[in-house]
Amino acid sequence: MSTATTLTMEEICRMSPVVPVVKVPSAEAAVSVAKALVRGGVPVIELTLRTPAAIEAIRAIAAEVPDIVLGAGTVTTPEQVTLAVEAGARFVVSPGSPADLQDAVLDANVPALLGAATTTEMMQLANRGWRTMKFFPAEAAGGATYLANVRGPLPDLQFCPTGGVNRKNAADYLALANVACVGGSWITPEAAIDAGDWATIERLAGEAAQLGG
Ligand SMILES: O=C[C@H](O)COP(=O)(O)O
Ligand SMILES: CC(=O)C(=O)O
Repeated sequence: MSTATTLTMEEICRMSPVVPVVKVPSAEAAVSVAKALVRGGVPVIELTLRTPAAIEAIRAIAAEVPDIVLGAGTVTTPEQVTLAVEAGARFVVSPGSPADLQDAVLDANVPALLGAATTTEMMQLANRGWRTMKFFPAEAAGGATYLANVRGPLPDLQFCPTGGVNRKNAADYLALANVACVGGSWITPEAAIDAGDWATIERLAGEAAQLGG
């Protein structure tokens, strides 16, 4: 199976107004979530490495739901970049951007949303070539007002705000010229996943797909 992608990170963000940030207890649940997202009209998933099942879940989605553009989230170490890409992730996401992680992402030549919460972090990423990045934790770090102000001095950067973004405030972010998409966990609630309630996830994905446009 080939996991190669010619998509840039900005192109991936532009595929859906919302990139669902997903935590799964099992590979089986991951496949069902991914299928429900696709049915709802969301063709992207960020599967976080926050559970023991995460790498197996990435392998399973890559094999069984090839239509979804699959990313690995909560990637915090260089080793996890390698593991995620080998398992089938086509992009990686991190809450931050330490130098060793930046090096690993460049070595792997994989699209990435690395985290930045300050203008210095944003400039460090831009200076190494990334124009699209995660703004995390978005609401706690200053929200949409903060990002709107960043655009003055840093007009070439595009962001995926994540952290406290939800169905109520997502449109405020998506209205900004420097927001390519938002990330959030509200489309895939843990309670729905635990209950196997794929219809709810499909419905929430359908609502999210309509945001921003
Ligand atoms: O850790 C935060 C998640 O990545 C997404 O945040 P959220 O649950 O506030 O949407
Ligand atoms: C914050 C986020 O999206 C992540 O854990 O990768």
